[in-house]
Amino acid sequence: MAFSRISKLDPPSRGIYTKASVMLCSLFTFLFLLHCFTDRCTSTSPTPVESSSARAVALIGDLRSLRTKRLVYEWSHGSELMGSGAARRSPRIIADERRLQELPEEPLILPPPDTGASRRASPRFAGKLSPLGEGRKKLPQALIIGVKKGGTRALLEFLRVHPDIRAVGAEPHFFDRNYENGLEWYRDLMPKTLEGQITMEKTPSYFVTREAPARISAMSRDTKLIVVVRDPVTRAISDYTQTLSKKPDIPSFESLTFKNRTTGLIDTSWSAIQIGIYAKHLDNWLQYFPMDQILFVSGERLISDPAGELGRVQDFLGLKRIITDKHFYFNQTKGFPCLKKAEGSSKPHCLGKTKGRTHPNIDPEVVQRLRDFYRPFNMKFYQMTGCFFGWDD
Ligand SMILES: Nc1ncnc2c1ncn2[C@@H]1O[C@H](COP(=O)(O)OS(=O)(=O)O)[C@@H](OP(=O)(O)O)[C@H]1O
Repeated sequence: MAFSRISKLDPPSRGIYTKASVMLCSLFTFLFLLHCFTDRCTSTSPTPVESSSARAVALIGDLRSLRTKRLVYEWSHGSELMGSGAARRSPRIIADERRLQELPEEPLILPPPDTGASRRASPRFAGKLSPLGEGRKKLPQALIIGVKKGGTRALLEFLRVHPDIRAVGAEPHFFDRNYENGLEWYRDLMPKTLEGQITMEKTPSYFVTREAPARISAMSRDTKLIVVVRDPVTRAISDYTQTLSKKPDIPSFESLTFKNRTTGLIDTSWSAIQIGIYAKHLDNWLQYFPMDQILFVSGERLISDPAGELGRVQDFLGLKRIITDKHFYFNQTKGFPCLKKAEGSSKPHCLGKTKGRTHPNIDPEVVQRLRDFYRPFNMKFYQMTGCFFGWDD
């Protein structure tokens, strides 16, 4: 009965039904997208970034713009964005950069002693190593692959609090600089672990190393990958600040940014700029790893809500959420979250002086030019990851 009544409706009434169903569909699609963004990319605790999800949907729509397509095309087809400008840069600056990259940013942090607390936390194998040093060295099952100056040290130090994670303190640089040494050399660098514990290391340069995805996949296709990403403009300034701290006579950030300041052409061969084109580097990883094997951690949220980001990382690694907000306090002097108790110690612990440096003031016009430069790549990155990082306000 009801059926036949509907079928007999006159055309305008049918139009109303069609419009209503289209509107409902749009609403559901929007809610679905909103759910995807919040579920995949944020922790359960609300953050300011979550509230921007709706804007993300609109921003991602911008990808359709021709300008974006052109820029993204240029990177994927290896045009001027891919380093041809290196030839224009002074060999001295390039050599200096290389040498500086060789210098360790932090001293080697040795695996800490065992603690009773960690043994209690993991019922089967009693957490970390026993005083007898049982266990065996394994190749890492999870890697923090980047990005340089993203907050990778903070993430590793926080993760080490977990009784089921054991990590090398120093950066092994195996998949970029030391690959010829072989997997046994690499394994030997690792701390001993007990069954069920995860071995980890962090080397931020992996993310931008062309050969790294294939090499890591050859070690194990199941390796879990974590990338801490940060606003590429701030990241570039942080990168420059680090270089400046080691070599105070380098040219200004502003002059290194441009190939030609008058035309405003950005020097994408400068590593400080190049590293921030996340979408381009990610593309390389996706040739070898599925997206669900890569976790993107927001460098900004790692500071504003460390426990929330650590919650996501523990879930991703299949670990119990042991690291919570109880582990952190905000140190006013340092201006960053710190651990109430570092791993293997009962004392509060902040990262060292090389983390959280004061950045030099950069000409706001140059900052704006860089924002404009990165915008399309950021959009592409949000689209690829399904995560909105809110760098483009
Ligand atoms: N809790 C905490 N304490 C101190 N610093 C923190 C913290 N969380 C994130 N950060 C940010 O980490 C930035 C350094 O990033 P990385 O550790 O990845 O640098 S490196 O690539 O290993 O050199 C560093 O960058 P700068 O501020 O530019 O020095 C910090 O902003």
